[in-house]
Formats: sequence, structure tokens, C-alpha cells
Amino acid sequence: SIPGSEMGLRVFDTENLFCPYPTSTHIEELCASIFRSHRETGQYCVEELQALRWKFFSREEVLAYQNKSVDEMWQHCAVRLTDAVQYVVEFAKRIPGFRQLGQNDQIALLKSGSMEVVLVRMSRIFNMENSTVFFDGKFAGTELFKSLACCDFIASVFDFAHGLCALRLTEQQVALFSALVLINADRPCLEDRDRVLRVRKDVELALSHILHRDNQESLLHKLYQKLALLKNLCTLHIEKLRWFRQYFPVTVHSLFPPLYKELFVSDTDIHTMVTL
Ligand SMILES: CC(C)CCC(=O)N[C@H](Cc1ccc(NC(=O)CCc2ccc(Cl)cc2)cc1)C(=O)N1CCC(C)CC1
Repeated sequence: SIPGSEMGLRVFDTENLFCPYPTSTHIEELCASIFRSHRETGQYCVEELQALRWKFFSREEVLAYQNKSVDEMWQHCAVRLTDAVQYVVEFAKRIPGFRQLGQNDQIALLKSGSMEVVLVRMSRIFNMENSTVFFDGKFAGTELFKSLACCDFIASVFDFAHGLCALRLTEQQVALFSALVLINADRPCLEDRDRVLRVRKDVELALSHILHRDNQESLLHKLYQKLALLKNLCTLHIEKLRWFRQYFPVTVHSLFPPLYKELFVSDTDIHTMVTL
């Protein structure tokens, strides 16, 4: 064959051209993939939750929850919380930039961030008209959680959900905000912080891209303010858990779901998370 003729035949592969900045198509693809991951791992879609909005617990059902023992209600909520966390783990694993991070960094981000994402997602199941949250298939007010014996804390969880709900985020905005919360280069025990930072920069670009497209740039600083609230609420969760573990060590040790231990008990190393 004529030397060099193969060059003429080769389609110049533009895909692999090194591009120092993310192109808008790259960012649009990132928006689409994060939105898809969120939808696929939402546990309930918005339409289902809308249809269930009128379903409340009867007086008897509320009383049944309130008559549960403290450790029984904690165990019940721990199962619900671990459920929600598992969907967040699945959400994370479907985010392209997240999957390319090192295994240990993925685990470190999930260990420190998954509870925060659960709280972000909770705004989707919060009904602002009557301050109820979707729980066990119906909408419940704070009084239903009385037997947890941490009413002030539950009130702050509801307040946070109320505040986030008030921003009336679209599902795509919730998706990108969740990715922003998760992919945080300031988390402890990260091995390759720079790599996490690069992925985070892309997610930040993606979030501002869709806020610009939705003509809601003013939301950006409100969302960044929510990050601080999220951190405090998570710290409160851990503190409450320590308080509970003090009084009910057996319940936590033998009855709480394994994933919860890996998430909230600092010294355990992670197995479930990796397989999830
Ligand atoms: C259906 C999906 C679309 C939405 C899925 C979803 O977000 N579910 C959440 C998950 C959840 C569960 C419990 C909490 N916290 C507490 O109960 C405080 C005490 C506590 C702390 C730690 C442990 Cl381990 C155990 C108990 C936070 C969040 C849920 O089930 N909720 C919302 C929050 C209220 C307080 C309970 C009911």
C-alpha cells in the first residue's frame, strides 16, 4: 500500500483530543447522566409521591407508632434510613465522575456524605401544606416519631426538609445538588483530593449551567447556604445515635442493619458499601 495512505483513510479521532476545559457538550452529558442516575435511584418518582399526598395515618396508626418502645422505633427508623442510604449509594455509583474515583475515595465520600444526600432527597417527600413526611407508605407529622425520644431533633429534621422544599427545586436541580453534596473534596481521609476536586468542578459547572438555563441563578447561593445546614444536621444525627447507643447497645449491635454500622460507626471498615 502507499505509505501514509492509511492516514487519509483514518477518520481523525476528535473524541480523544485532550481538552483542558470541559466543553459544554461534556457538561450537558454530565447533567443528563446525573439526572438519569437520580431518577433511577429515587425510591419513588415525583408522580407516585404526588398521588400519595392525601394518604395519612389514622389516629389509631399514629398511636401504634407512639406506643412503640424507644429502641423499637429507633430500629424501625434505622431500617428506613439504611434503605434510603442504599439508594444513595446506587445513585453515586451511576455518576460517571464518581465511578472513576479510587475505591477508597468512593467509600470515604459515601461514608461522610450519604446521610447528607438522604436529607436532601427528603425534601422530595415533604408536604409543606401540613408539614408531613412520607414514611412507611403514608404521610406522617412529627408527633408520629414521639417514641424516638428526640422530638427537638426530629423537629429540626422537619424544619430542614421544609426549608429545602421551599426552594421548589426541580428534580434535575435536586439531582445535581445531591451530586454536589456527595462529591466534596474537603471530606476526611481522601487519598486523591485533586481528582475529587476535578469531578466536583464539573458538577459545579453542571449545576450553574442548569440554574442559568432555568433562569434561577439566585438559587446557587441559597443551595450553598444549605450545605452548612446539612453538615450540622448530620452531626446531630451522629450525636443522637451516640446517645441512643449508650442506652441500647444491644439493639444497635445486633438489630441495626449492617450498612448503618459502616456508615455511622467510625471504626468499622466497609464491606457492604463496596458490594452494593
Ligand atoms: C421514600 C423515599 C423517597 C425517601 C426516603 C427517606 O428519606 N426516608 C427517611 C430516611 C430517614 C430515616 C430516619 C432519619 N432520622 C431519624 O429517624 C432520627 C433518629 C435516628 C438517627 C439515626 C438512626 Cl440510624 C436511626 C434513627 C432520617 C432519615 C425517613 O424514613 N424519614 C424521614 C425523617 C424522619 C425523621 C423519619 C422518616
